[in-house]
Parts: sequence; C-alpha cells; structure tokens
Amino acid sequence: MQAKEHIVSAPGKVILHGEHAVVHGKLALAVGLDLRTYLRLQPSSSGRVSVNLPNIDTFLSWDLSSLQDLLPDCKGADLWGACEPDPEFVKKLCLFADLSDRSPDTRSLAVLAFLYVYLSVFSRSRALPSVTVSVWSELPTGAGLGSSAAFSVCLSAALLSAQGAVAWPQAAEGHTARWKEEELELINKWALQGEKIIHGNPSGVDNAVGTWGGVLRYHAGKISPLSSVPVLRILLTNTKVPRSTKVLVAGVKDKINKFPAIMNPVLESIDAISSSCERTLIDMASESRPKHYAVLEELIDMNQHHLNVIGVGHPSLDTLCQVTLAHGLHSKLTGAGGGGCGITLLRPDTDCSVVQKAVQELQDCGYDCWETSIGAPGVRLHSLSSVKSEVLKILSSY
Ligand SMILES: Nc1ncnc2c1ncn2[C@@H]1O[C@H](COP(=O)(O)OP(=O)(O)O)[C@@H](O)[C@H]1O
Ligand SMILES: C[C@@](O)(CCOP(=O)(O)O)CC(=O)O
Ligand SMILES: [Mg+2]
Repeated sequence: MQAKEHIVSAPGKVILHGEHAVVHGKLALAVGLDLRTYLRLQPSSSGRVSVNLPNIDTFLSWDLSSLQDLLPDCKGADLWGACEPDPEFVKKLCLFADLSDRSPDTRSLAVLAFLYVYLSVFSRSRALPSVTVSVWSELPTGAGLGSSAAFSVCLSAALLSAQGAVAWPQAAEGHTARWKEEELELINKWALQGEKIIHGNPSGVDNAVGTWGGVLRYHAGKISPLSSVPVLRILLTNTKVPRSTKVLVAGVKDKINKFPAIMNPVLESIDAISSSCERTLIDMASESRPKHYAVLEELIDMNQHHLNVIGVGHPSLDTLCQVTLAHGLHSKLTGAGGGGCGITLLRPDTDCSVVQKAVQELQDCGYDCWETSIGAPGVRLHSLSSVKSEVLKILSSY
C-alpha cells in the first residue's frame, strides 16, 4: 500500500423521477447534488484498523490479527470483480463486530459496509493494511439524498486505490482529480456491493451518480449521461422524519408480491413519467418555455400520487406538497420516501418572495429547506488544499 494520506469525496444525489420503480427495472432520472461525503485514509503503523464516523457518532478500532481470521474467499469473482455479499460472511462480520443483522440500525449498517468492503478488497492480497479511515458528510444521513451510496463510493474508491486495483490519480495543489473510465467502472461495482449491505436490494442508480455525477438516466443497470439539460431550480426540503431505505424497498417488494396486478401497472406508469420527463428536459435544452414547466409540474404531481399508492408516502411529505401548492409550487418525495426529503420545482421566474414565504411555512413545520444546484461531479481525489477548511478541520481531528 502507498504510505500516503489521501482524501476522496463523492456527491449525494437527487432522484427526479423513478425511485423504487428503478429497483424493478424501470427508468430513473437522477442528478449529482452539491453536498458531498469526504473520506480521509491515513496509513498507520499501529497494527490496527480504525474507523471514525462522526456523523453517526461511531468510532471503532480492531487489531489486524483479529481481522485476518475473517478474510473471505472471494470465489466466483473475476480478478478484480466485486464479490456478491455472502450471507454467511455477513453473519460472521455481525458476530465479530457485535452488530445486529436482524434489525439493522444506522451504526451496524455503516460498520458492516466498511468491514465488508475492506476485507473483500484486501482478500486478494491476503495482507491487511493498518489504516485509519475517517468519513464526514455534508449530507443528512438516511434522508433520501443518497448518503449510503456516497459513503460506499468513497470507501470503494479509497480502498481499491490503497490496494492498487486502481491507481491513485494525481491531483495538483488546489485541484481535484478523477480516476480513468475503466477504474470508475470498478469503483462503481464495489460501491454497489456496499449499497447491497446497506439497502438489501439496491438498483445501483445512487452509486452510479456517486461515481459519475452529472445528470444520469439509469435503466436496468444501463447508465447514460444526459448531456443537454436545462438548468433547473430545485428547492430541497428535509422533513427530518427518519426512515430506512432498506425497510421501504422491502415494503414495496412485499406489496408487489401481494398485489401484482395493481402494483405492476403503477410501476409502468412511473416508468412512463420518467420517459416523459426525459423528453421534456431534452426539448427544454434547446428552448425552455412555460408550457414545459407546466408538463414537469404535472409529472411531479402524478408521480407523488403513485409513490403514495406504492406505500412510500408519509404525512410529513403530504404537508410539504400542500404547503408548496398553496404557493403554486409542485413537490414530490425524492429517494426512498417514508419521510426524509422532497423536491419542489421552481420556475426560472418564480419570485423570490414566493419561495421565501413557502420556505418560512415549511420551516415553521420544523423542516429544513435549501435551494440547490444539481449536476455535481462524481467521485474525486482531493489535494489537501482543495478540501474546504471546515471539512479538513473535522477530518483532521481523528
Ligand atoms: N457519513 C456517514 N457515516 C456513516 N454512515 C453513513 C454515512 N452516510 C451514510 N451512512 C450509512 O448509510 C445509511 C443510510 O442509508 P439509507 O437508509 O440508504 O439513506 P440515504 O442513502 O437516503 O441517506 C446510514 O444508516 C449509515 O449506515
Ligand atoms: C428507493 C431507491 O430507488 C432510492 C433510494 O435512495 P435513498 O437511499 O433514499 O437515498 C432504491 C434504489 O434505487 O436502490
Ligand atoms: Mg441510500
């Protein structure tokens, strides 16, 4: 392993349309968000592996010799292919780290994802490096903005680079650097395995945005960037109602099994909404008109109703939709729903005073709101001077 400190970052994401349906092979449109997760990897000589996760108040350290016994046998994976999580191996990790595999909590999932990726990536060399890994995120955790994927992408990029499976890119002072395309593909594959630990059955859209950023269409594992899209003004609202993507995704699956004739047409309809949105965005790229916004608003309303039908709505999200609609603005949940975040589309000419009034009422409900720019870049390696001082300060305190 290269004995040098490194910092990597990956963005969160906003799903415009297609959450949940994408898990069942339908189209999703998702964009990189300008809130990022940062990971600092420091080689150490302590003979230990330490993990600092201040967002979730988790600080752990293990002796390398105790981890050595856990090394998996990644049979079935090609040389650098990612290993599918083996339930027996996951159980072993839970026992080792005294984590729950029954009702997985925030901490258990994060630690499991770390141990899983760390041990699997280094299982090839069978030599475990002594490192300290510290992760800090600007993203709210468990709120629908892809914090799990940003976490998994950072782990995957840093650990694969430390192992030598991909090369550390060179970042000039004050700049960031990105990995080569085929390296990004490998990083994305391993990040998907981390997401499998956290989500159970992820579609792969979130880690794709964490890896490549920008504006992506994601359909049955096929990732294509949308190159010409209009600049959209989006208001993000965090209802702060906690929820778990894993539980919500499993709930939708149960409903599909129970009511296939009802659920499948709804998923088809969500797919058609994503396609209509994509066509509208492409049209808007050449000339954006009020009629386009009227279409986007109707699509948002229809999708929000569908998401309620498939069981991932929440009264806090209904309140968001009602409050914003009273100001002529249209909202839907984003991500797994059940609380968490929603998006509100703002027109280019939506008056600041209208937005301010809506925001004030949402804040009065206890929600956080912020206007965001979308299409942020994917995973990056940072020179130290390119990391914001407040983030560097947090990461340097471990
Ligand atoms: N910065 C972080 N530090 C530690 N764990 C994190 C971090 N970000 C995400 N996670 C893990 O991801 C989980 C949240 O994932 P999920 O339920 O998919 O919500 P979302 O991806 O919408 O934020 C957390 O419970 C935690 O295990
Ligand atoms: C519900 C889903 O479509 C998105 C989940 O996003 P998040 O974890 O809530 O940020 C699941 C997935 O695509 O894996
Ligand atoms: Mg997630």
